[in-house]
Amino acid sequence: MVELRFDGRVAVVTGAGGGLGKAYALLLASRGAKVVVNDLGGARDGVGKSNFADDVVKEIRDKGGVAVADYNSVVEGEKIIKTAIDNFGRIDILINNAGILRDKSFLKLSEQDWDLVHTVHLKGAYKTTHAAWDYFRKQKFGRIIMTASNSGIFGNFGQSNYSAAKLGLVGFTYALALEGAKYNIKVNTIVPTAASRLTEDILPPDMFQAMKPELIAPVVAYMVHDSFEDTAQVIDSTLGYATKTYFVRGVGSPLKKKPSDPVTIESVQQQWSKVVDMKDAKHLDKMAEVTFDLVERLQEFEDRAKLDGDKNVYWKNYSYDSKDLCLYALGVGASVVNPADLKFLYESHENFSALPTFFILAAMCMEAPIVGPAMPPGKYADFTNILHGEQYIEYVGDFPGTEGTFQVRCYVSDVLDKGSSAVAIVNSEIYQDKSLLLRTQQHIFVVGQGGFGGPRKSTNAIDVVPVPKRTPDSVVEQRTADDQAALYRLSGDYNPLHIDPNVAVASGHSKPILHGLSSLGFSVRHVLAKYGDNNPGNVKAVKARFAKPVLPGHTLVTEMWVEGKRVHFQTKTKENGNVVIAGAYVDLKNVGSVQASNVSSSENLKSDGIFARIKEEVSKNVEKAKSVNAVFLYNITVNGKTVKQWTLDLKTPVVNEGEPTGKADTTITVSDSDMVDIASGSLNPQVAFMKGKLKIAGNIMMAQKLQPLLKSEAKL
Ligand SMILES: CCCCCCC[C@@H](O)CC(=O)SCCNC(=O)CCNC(=O)[C@H](O)C(C)(C)COP(=O)(O)OP(=O)(O)OC[C@H]1O[C@@H](n2cnc3c(N)ncnc32)[C@H](O)[C@@H]1OP(=O)(O)O
Repeated sequence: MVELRFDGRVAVVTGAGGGLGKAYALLLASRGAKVVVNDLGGARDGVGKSNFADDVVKEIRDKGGVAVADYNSVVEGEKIIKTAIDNFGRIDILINNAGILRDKSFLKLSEQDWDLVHTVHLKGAYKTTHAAWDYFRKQKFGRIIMTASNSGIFGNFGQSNYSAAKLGLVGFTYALALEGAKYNIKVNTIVPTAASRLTEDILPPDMFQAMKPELIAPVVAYMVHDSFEDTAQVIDSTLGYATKTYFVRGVGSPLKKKPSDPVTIESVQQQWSKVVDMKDAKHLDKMAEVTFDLVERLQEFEDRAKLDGDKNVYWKNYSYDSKDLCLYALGVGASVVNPADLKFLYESHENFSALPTFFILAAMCMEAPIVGPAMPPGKYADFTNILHGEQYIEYVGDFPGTEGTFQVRCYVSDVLDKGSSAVAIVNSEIYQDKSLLLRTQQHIFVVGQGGFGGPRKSTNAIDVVPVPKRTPDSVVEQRTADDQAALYRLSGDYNPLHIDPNVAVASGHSKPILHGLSSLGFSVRHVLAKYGDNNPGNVKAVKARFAKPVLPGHTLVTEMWVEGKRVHFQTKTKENGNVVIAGAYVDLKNVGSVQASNVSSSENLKSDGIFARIKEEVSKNVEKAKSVNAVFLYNITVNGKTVKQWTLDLKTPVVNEGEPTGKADTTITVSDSDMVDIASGSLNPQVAFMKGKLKIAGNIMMAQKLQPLLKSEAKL
């Protein structure tokens, strides 16, 4: 590593007779800088005089460095700079470090205490800096350090004078950094916490020992080096640790509901929680950015008011990233066991993508009090009486990317009176940079809150569509995990109904129930894999009704019917035969290459192209032989080359995939032409079996155990 040196540079360090200033002076001198060691020699309160500076100069010279002492007060800063010019002919680095304390509780603080502290810290820094400024401008080089304090940034009891002066230096830094920018003058602030004359009887002794100024000096030295490009940085450092500190600004809020409303004390009170909400706070670099930000927000306020009219609308921002997508995918049953799911679980996958139902999360607006206030007089809605009744999502714009921020608009369009219960229709629109990407609609079923004489139907409602009466074209089963709800809730729906046994029982359930949206996520994954080429961008719309609760651990059976580009589906729970998702559909842009067939699939969905379909078939056939207690290995060969290996455990029976080992109980041979036939949809795997295009051969053990089972189907 190249040693950072200061040869040819002249540095002034104020208050360098001891503590931090001394450490700075010694370090800079040891790296080649000529140093003016300034110190008035006063005690902590500024009273008295001693020759600390001489001792430091001696120490520097003894080590072969170059330094002169200076005893002027920073209030006469020009004299200190003159010492540098007279002795070394230039000034390059100015470290404003000198300071005093006059700590008193505010009641006892005299005007003199106030003035003295301000004079030394603020005016002193002004005086030295002002005297050096013109040299810096002319030579187009200058490095300035101000010394602030956490007392200024956070306030400190008994230090009102000091806190005020120290924060003043931060503002001074920011302004000078702007003025010095085009002259290569970098102005930065150190916020040190160190053992020094100022802190020696304030800090506990062991801490005092550990807080060596020598641990901060390298930070300051780096910040005044030629190579240091940053400016307007406020760096907090102690105990060999450093961090940047800065102001952030909240999103804030207009102080009224509508642009035409007046601003009143009461309207301020109403908006106050938004005024002080720092959730999406950010740092702004320039005053101009603050103005720009404000103008943008006011414009947005006007635009939204036009869009919203009289509706009681809730707006929010929603941000997500790859971790959110992976967590959600797990919550709706995606698994690495299924290769087709990997693109939803692995952020470095070449086709990494959100599942289509993920974006419903953006529209949930669970934090907003919107359903409750929309209820008719005397009726209420809260987590104790609501159920997710129906869900719709429609993709209007391009399918969103794997991270982003949306602006979400939510409102209740209707509250329907269903007799004993009510249904609130919640519409959401999701925008990105002012373009509408998605629309959603939720029906929130409010148990026991009907009978208020309201309408039973609404033209705003997007209805479910009964599934066709014929046998389903495809069926996919998948067991939900016992922890499915515990996992899904981490995507943002913390309704205790899904985790807390007491809440579940109080709501009339035997135990916590699965989120409706988790079950929906499972089924839409099944549809997408089966008919949508597993491509989320292929989905135009999804609609579903949650007809009965699902318990975590239950097996979801998704039955599908293809009609044009609409895949109707309903979902049952295998354990009790209940239809849990009813009248549902996925509208696709294109129906995938695998056409409708009467194929039922294995317990785990393995729809990775043609291999998955064949695998499902094998699994299905062998499922009939559960009594056969054996594990089979299949080599899958295409044109003589073993491309995959499956393990089939008849007890499960689940087909697992692995790297070919060469050994196998049987070999399934698929020719290239079969693959083309099958993939293009002219043959489905079952037909392929029947026609004998798919040949099963292998060792005797396999043949004996498997052939009787396969014969009836495959007519080998
Ligand atoms: C803003 C932020 C909000 C956040 C909300 C989401 C938070 C989540 O944490 C909540 C959840 O995920 S809850 C879990 C998922 N949902 C469920 O499990 C509900 C399952 N459904 C049921 O139990 C019944 O359908 C049940 C109980 C809902 C209705 O059954 P019944 O009372 O027997 O109704 P029924 O007699 O069949 O019909 C009466 C009228 O209601 C309509 N209806 C029925 N089911 C509906 C449903 N699921 N959604 C909407 N409307 C429904 C019927 O059509 C009928 O009306 P009409 O006579 O006009 O046709």
